[in-house]
Amino acid sequence: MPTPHIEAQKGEIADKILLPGDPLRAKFIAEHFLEDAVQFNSVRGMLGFTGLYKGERVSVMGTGMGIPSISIYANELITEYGVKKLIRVGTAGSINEAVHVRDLVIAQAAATTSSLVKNDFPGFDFPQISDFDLLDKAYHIAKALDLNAHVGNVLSSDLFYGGPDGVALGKFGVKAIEMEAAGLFYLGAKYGVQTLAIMTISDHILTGEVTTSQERQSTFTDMMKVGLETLIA
Ligand SMILES: O=P(O)(O)O[C@H]1O[C@H](CO)[C@@H](O)[C@H]1O
Ligand SMILES: O=c1cc[nH]c(=O)[nH]1
Repeated sequence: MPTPHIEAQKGEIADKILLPGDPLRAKFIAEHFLEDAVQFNSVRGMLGFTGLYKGERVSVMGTGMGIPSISIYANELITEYGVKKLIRVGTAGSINEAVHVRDLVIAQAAATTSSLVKNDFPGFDFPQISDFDLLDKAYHIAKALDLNAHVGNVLSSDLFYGGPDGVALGKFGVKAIEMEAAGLFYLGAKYGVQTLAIMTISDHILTGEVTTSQERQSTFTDMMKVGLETLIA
């Protein structure tokens, strides 16, 4: 039965999914990594595909930008389509001198400016953590591929422009700023499913180094490979 934002029928989405923010990155992953990929969603242009990776059924779908957007898709994927493993494959800005453009950051946890936790648990600061099994697998897969992969805290900001100065968190070991991981981890905790976020550093907020939108859409293939290998490990 389709949901308000996903037109797939039950069974058309695998129980494991990669979630890039950019729907065109989802299309790129399907075209370059999946065999027999079939598109299951185009509602609002949020492209989703299911195919085979090394013989295992996996899906990939865009989530849009920000916690409100990823929350809509993750909620529907988990509660209506039975998805059990969800790995975000995104871009992020480094706020850490040791984390360079094109490095990978595998989020162990995510601080956030979002009020999603405070809304549900007034008075508590509920840490948003990834699933340890997925984290452990992703780290070892990245190392086996000889990639520069950092594991630690990220900041999921509600705002790309403005907002509290997240850069200050870099001095407390936070690796990078992005906009969705905390929301995904929160839903993982809420529904008891496995979630992880793997980001490629697309720009360095301290040094000003950047990548192009074309690179962000389609050349961060190491992250895609680590995400897919982790899904089937
Ligand atoms: O490249 P994606 O996965 O969209 O991730 C990052 O890029 C967007 C901002 O440009 C935000 O969604 C942020 O989290
Ligand atoms: O959310 C994001 C993504 C990439 N770079 C940033 O600075 N922020």
